[in-house]
Amino acid sequence: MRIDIVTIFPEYFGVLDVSLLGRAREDGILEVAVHDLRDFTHDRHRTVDDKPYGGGAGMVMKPEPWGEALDAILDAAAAPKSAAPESTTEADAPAADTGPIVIFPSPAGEVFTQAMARELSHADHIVFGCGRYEGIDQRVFEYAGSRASVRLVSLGDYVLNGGEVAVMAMIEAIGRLIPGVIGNPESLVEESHEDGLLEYPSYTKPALWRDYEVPPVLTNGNHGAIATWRRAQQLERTRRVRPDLLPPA
Ligand SMILES: Nc1ncccc1[N+](=O)[O-]
Repeated sequence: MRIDIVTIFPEYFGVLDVSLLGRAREDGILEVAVHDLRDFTHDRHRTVDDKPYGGGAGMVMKPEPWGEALDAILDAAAAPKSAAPESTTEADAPAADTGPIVIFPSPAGEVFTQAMARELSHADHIVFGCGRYEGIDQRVFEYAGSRASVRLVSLGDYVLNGGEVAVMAMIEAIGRLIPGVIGNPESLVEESHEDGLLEYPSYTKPALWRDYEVPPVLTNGNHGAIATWRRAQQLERTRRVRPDLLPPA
C-alpha cells in the first residue's frame, strides 16, 4: 500500500518511521510520503488560507494549493510504472488496482470504525488531506471527487485543531491490518471491535499480586470454561460500557 499525506505540519509524521509501521516501510509493505502543502504555493508568504466568503471567524484553506498538491500526487500515481515483467499467466497478473482513495479527516465526516479500517487496509493507494478545523474550500472535495474516490472521515464528535492527529490514528488502525505488518496475525483476531464486542479482561503472571488474584477459571486449564468465561466477560463489559454495540436482541 502507498500512503500520501498532505499537511502544513510535515514534521508531525516523523514518528511514522518508528514502531511497526517503520518496519513495514523498511520491508516494502507500506510506502508513506509526506507532502508540505506550502510547497504548492507561489507567493512569498506561502499562503494556504484566507478569510471565509460570507464572513465568520477563522480562516479557510485556499483551493489552489490543494488542487496542485492533489494533482501532483494523483498524476504521479497514474504515471506508467516501470514495465512489469511479462506475466506468463493470468494468475501472475497484479490484482486490479483499486484506484486512489482520498480521505479528509473532518468532524463532518462518517465515523471511522474498525470495519472501515479493515476495508481500507485492502486499498492500494490512500491520500490523506489534513485540513485545519475551520475547513478546506468545499471545491477541493468536488475537484478531488472528479479524480478519485473521496471520503470525509471523523474520529469522533470532538474538535481537533487539524487533521494530523486523526490521520496518525487512521494510519495506525489501517496499517496494522495489512498482512505482514503485525508479526502474529492471530493477535488481530481477539481484539475489541473485531467481533463487534469489547474485549475480555486480560491477566498475566503473577497469579496473586497485592491481594489481587487472577480469576481461577483462567489458571485451571479448562479451555472450554475459559472460552465461556471470556465470552461472558465480553458481553457484560459491552452491556455496561457500550450497549450501542450489542447485537439486536
Ligand atoms: N474531530 C476532528 N476535528 C478536526 C479535524 C478532524 C477531526 N476528525 O475527527 O477527523
